[in-house]
Amino acid sequence: MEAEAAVDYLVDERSKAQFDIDAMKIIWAGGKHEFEVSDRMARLVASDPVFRKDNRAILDRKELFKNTLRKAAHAWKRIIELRLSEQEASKLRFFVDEPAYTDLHWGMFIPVIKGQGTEEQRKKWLPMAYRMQIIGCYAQTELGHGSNVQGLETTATFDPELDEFVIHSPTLTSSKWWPGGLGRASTHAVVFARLITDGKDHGINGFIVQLRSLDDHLPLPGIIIGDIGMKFGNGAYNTMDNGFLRFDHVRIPRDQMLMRVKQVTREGKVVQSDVPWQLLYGTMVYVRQTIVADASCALSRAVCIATRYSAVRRQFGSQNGHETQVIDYRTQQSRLFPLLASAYAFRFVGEWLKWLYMDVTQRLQARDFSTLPEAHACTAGLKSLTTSVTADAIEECRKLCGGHGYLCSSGLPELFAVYVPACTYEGDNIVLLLQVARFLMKTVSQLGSGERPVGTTTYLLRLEHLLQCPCDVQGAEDWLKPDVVVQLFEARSARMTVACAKSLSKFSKPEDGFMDLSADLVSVATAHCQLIVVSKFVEKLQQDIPGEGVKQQLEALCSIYALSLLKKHLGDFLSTSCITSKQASLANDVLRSLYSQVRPNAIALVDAFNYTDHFLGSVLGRYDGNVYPKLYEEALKDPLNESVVPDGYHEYLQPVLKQRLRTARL
Ligand SMILES: CCCCCCCC/C=C\CCCCCC(=O)SCCNC(=O)CCNC(=O)[C@H](O)C(C)(C)COP(=O)(O)OP(=O)(O)OC[C@H]1O[C@@H](n2cnc3c(N)ncnc32)[C@H](O)[C@@H]1OP(=O)(O)O
Ligand SMILES: Cc1cc2nc3c(=O)[nH]c(=O)nc-3n(C[C@H](O)[C@H](O)[C@H](O)COP(=O)(O)OP(=O)(O)OC[C@H]3O[C@@H](n4cnc5c(N)ncnc54)[C@H](O)[C@@H]3O)c2cc1C
Repeated sequence: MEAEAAVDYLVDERSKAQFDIDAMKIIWAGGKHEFEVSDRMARLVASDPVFRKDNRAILDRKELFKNTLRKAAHAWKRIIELRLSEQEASKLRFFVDEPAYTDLHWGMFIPVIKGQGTEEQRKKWLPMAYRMQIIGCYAQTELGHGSNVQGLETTATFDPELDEFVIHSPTLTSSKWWPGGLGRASTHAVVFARLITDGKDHGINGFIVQLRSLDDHLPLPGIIIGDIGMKFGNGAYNTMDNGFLRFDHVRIPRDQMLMRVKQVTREGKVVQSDVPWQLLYGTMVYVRQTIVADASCALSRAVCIATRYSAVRRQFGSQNGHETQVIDYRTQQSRLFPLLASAYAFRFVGEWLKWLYMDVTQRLQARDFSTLPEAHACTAGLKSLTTSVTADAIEECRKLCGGHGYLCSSGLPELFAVYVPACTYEGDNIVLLLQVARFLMKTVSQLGSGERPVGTTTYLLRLEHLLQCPCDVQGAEDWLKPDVVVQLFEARSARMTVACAKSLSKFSKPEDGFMDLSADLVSVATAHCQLIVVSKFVEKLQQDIPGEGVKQQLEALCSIYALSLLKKHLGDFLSTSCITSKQASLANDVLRSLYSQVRPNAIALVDAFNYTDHFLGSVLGRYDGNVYPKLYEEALKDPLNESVVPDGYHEYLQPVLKQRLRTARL
């Protein structure tokens, strides 16, 4: 193929933008400093050949894993050489874009010691972990139990004679199963086990256990350990060594029990400290919050690919002598633009959730535990909502790219395969929504007793009003008023919550009601979480938004987000009498005009994510839109094209062909 001059096939699209894209980049990044760090780290990774990732789908598991180890070691080398800050290092790992044991080491092992260790334990273990002299993972889930944490079977029995715990796997189902980084890389784990002293079971607690020798990496005596095997997709999450682990009476010193929530004294007495026992689940709250932030990254990435390709791809019709760009089809817009709007919505709700998490952490340090239930409900619910939407959206983006979306070189199959377990890990999404519903039912039941709802449930204070207020939409333009939309989402959530609470009250045993009504409870929780996302988007727009045209674009996206949810869940809004069918029809008209407003800005709105071609890893999403020659080039790189005649021709193809020839002659 001839060498081509650098051409930007999307230059016309970019010239249509009606807003200051640099200002939007800063809004997306969360600030000037965040933008600068992110931009610098993305370029650093993209320019380093060790971080190449275009061959992942064709490497076998062993090569793939070794390559991941190589990249993680190289990333660590660069972090040390360049003296990167914690923020820079974490961005660098993010742009390396390959699931690895380091995610669990930095993302769970260190946080669990920080959150559940005593000061002494933090002083002992964290410096080694920060220097990566030990590598740790989070070993909670077992073969038999994941969601039901209280059902875990691994035991940690205190031996007062030797001042040690004996960690043991009494059954096959008690084998630890799934922890990332456990299979091959980790030297240590925080293991969740049943605390047993003097024959009494005191429930679940975390214990730091060394798994492998620091000299030769061999498993220590009594430890049986390995990788659980290939997972969904080629490449994809198979760079991660999710592992299994069994203990045969492994002894650890007493001071390796994480003792912030519960302590065991030298005599074997269990002392419960004054912090709520739920802090044992605190690391999950932290990680769920990071998963929400991560959802906007995965979603924006898929949307960026689908939007750029939709502007390049032409099929049918005629537009100034060319066929129509598929992005101009109304059906394409109605599938794509709500996802673009969701990417921005999740970005802002992720920012807010980070703030909420920091706030609850500070309060906990000051021994104020009052906001913990809300923090749990928000992190659980938003983790569930954002990951479910993102996983479905990646698949929708693949379909939006037609046949080429199914090629690995589109980047979408791998993105989907890597992303989709987010609906399961860190809490199955349905199980988490049921936690939100439980919190809402409790909040409503306490309204009569004078308990004031806090934070995201404050709207329930206006319950009487919300149960009967009509929707204030007379004409189409009313749908663009943020207060009208927020009140509508509040009314829907309040009405669904109260209806479910009424149905629950008819059961003599609440547990029976929860079982029977669980599908409705999930819908209630979803409505509440969608309200949170809509309100946080609206609140973001009430802040100072610098940059010409930036606020207008975000306002359009906010309306698209809310109105497309309204359209999708129309049954909820109509059945609770929150709106009339006439109002629903007006909302649909407004959506169409919002799509027209966003259309000329679509490419600039995805450029604002500031993704490098390396990070996107997609021929269809290339910045320059030069899709077809690059698709051709990628096809030629496939190992099947290394020889003109395929391996196996002489053994398996030729004999068949020859036989057909003989048959034909007969
Ligand atoms: C650079 C940035 C990158 C970011 C990248 C992010 C992506 C990371 C990539 C890969 C990492 C993958 C990591 C995956 C790791 C894992 O999966 S670790 C394992 C996670 N496991 C789970 O999440 C298990 C889910 N199950 C649970 O959380 C709980 O068991 C349960 C909440 C479902 C039920 O627990 P149970 O003890 O039976 O509780 P209940 O009786 O339902 O509730 C008792 C009360 O406790 C409250 N509560 C429950 N959880 C929490 C919590 N986390 N915090 C605070 N409070 C909690 C609950 O509301 C009840 O309160 P009331 O009694 O007042 O009603
Ligand atoms: C890629 C990946 C990485 C992981 N990494 C780690 C790790 O590092 N460390 C770790 O400890 N674990 C890890 N896990 C495990 C993960 O946290 C669990 O798989 C997850 O919490 C779900 O639990 P489960 O597998 O027991 O699902 P189950 O609870 O068995 O779910 C099966 C089905 O039952 C339904 N269900 C379960 N309970 C209820 C209920 N009460 N009401 C209604 N429906 C219900 C669920 O909705 C689901 O449809 C990882 C998992 C994956 C996939």
